[in-house]
Amino acid sequence: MPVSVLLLARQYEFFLFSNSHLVTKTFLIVAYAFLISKLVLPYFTSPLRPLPAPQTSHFFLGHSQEIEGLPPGQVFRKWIEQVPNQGVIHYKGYLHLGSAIHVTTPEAMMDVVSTHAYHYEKPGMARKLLSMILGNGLVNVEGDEHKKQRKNVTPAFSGRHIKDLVPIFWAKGHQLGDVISREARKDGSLEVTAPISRATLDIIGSACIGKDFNTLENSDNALAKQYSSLFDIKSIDMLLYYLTNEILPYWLAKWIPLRATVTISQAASRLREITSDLLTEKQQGMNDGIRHQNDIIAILTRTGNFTDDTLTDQLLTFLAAGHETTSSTLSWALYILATHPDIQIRLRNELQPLLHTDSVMTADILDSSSYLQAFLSELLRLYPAAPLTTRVTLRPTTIANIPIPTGVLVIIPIWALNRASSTWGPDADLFRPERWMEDSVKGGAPALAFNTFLHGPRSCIGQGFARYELKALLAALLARFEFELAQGQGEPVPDGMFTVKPRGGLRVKVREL
Ligand code: HEM
Repeated sequence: MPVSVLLLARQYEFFLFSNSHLVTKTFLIVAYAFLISKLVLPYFTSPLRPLPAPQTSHFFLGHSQEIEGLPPGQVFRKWIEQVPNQGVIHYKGYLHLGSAIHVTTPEAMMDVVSTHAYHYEKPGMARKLLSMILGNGLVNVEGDEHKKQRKNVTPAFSGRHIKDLVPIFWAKGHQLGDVISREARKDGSLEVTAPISRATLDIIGSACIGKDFNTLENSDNALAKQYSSLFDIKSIDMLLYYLTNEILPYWLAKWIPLRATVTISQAASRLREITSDLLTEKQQGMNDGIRHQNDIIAILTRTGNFTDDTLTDQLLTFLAAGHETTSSTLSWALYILATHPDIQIRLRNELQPLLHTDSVMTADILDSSSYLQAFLSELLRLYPAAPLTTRVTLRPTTIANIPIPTGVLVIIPIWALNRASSTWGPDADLFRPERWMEDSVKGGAPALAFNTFLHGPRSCIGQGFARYELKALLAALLARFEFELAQGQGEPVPDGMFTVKPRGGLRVKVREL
């Protein structure tokens, strides 16, 4: 294939310098230079060429053609298992524009996210997109600014504060139960991802700013609408958005009326307006009672380390990062419960005595069920809400002792690493909570094989929050309903660009106990 392309290039050269007008000629020269510099040269000169790569590369499409049609992560897993490698594999994207490496072992991943974490940053494209939606909150800052923000935000996510939030999670679990009961048809069937998403948005509102948006009862809420327009962007529209922004400069790309560009810019500006109004409202009501409020923004305000603008950035960040992630995980939980009646029964049996001992739910009660803990870990392992993340090298570095130059895109395939049979054994794909109760796991051996919240200084700050929230919601729902799949609901296809949910929703059938 490369030979035929070179021949084509020769013919093009000949055409260029023989018979065309000046303007056409200039245009053709620019296009030619682009073709050579972006497509042909990288093919022969990329420093990544010596690294092992899957054999099925296409000259123009690279390895991207293998990814299409497969659920996120699966192709990385195939390559990890089939391509002999020492910790990294070279992945070639469309037209070489997306050329990257992906890590293949927990140790290689740790070099990227922990040992040399600050040799990397999030890729420019992802940061541009995130800064439109989230501003410059914790998710989207780099280097010293990240270190400073992380230090200032961490106390608000301490175990003590998060445990205080459990009654909020529990009460919302009950309200979600009421909505499920009301929305279920006569045969007990209903689509659950939408009410779940509204419940987790309400929770993040109460926990972050002390305000229950009550979108569970009022789905017309402006905030809920903006988030669902963002999270419902189709993968193909997002891909077009990425490609356009990768090829063209930002000032030009933003004028191209792609569906994703329009949705993102409208939702982003509306979200900032709503969030800054929320903050103003909070500050007006805060002066008297602030010392007694235990929501995250109240705690951050008390530190005196944040201005109004930086608080708005953090609020935007927590609302987005802490809402769709837990909602997608709970949706997969209901799929697992509906398809594993034995697990569902065991979980309910174990929870029932705990739930009746006290009308007030506490973190200690939730912690006392080891099977719930194991169920949740297995759920998070097999259904990570973010199936992969990316970095770009800021300087020459090493991954698994392999030298990697500056400017290389590094993919961390969370989903694939979580399912590695080299760590989890031949039943790695099986949903088996018991594995978390076995001595080898309790001893912490495969800690690095569980990457759902990542590791290192950029690991998820909301991990404890998410775990208690999910435990409380699961306990509330299991105490009230029996779940099975609704008629016609097949195996869900994972889909989504930001977080991964069942494509087209999930229909379950509930029976009230
Ligand atoms: C099941 C639920 C969740 C999952 C699977 C999850 C996953 C992740 C992952 C993989 C990252 C690292 C992303 C990267 O650096 O590329 C991350 C970062 C982050 N998450 Fe979560 N998350 C969850 C829930 C939450 C919640 C509930 C909150 C807040 C209330 C939250 C707030 C954040 C923040 C602020 C960061 C950025 C941390 C930093 O860069 O220092 N997340 N999350």
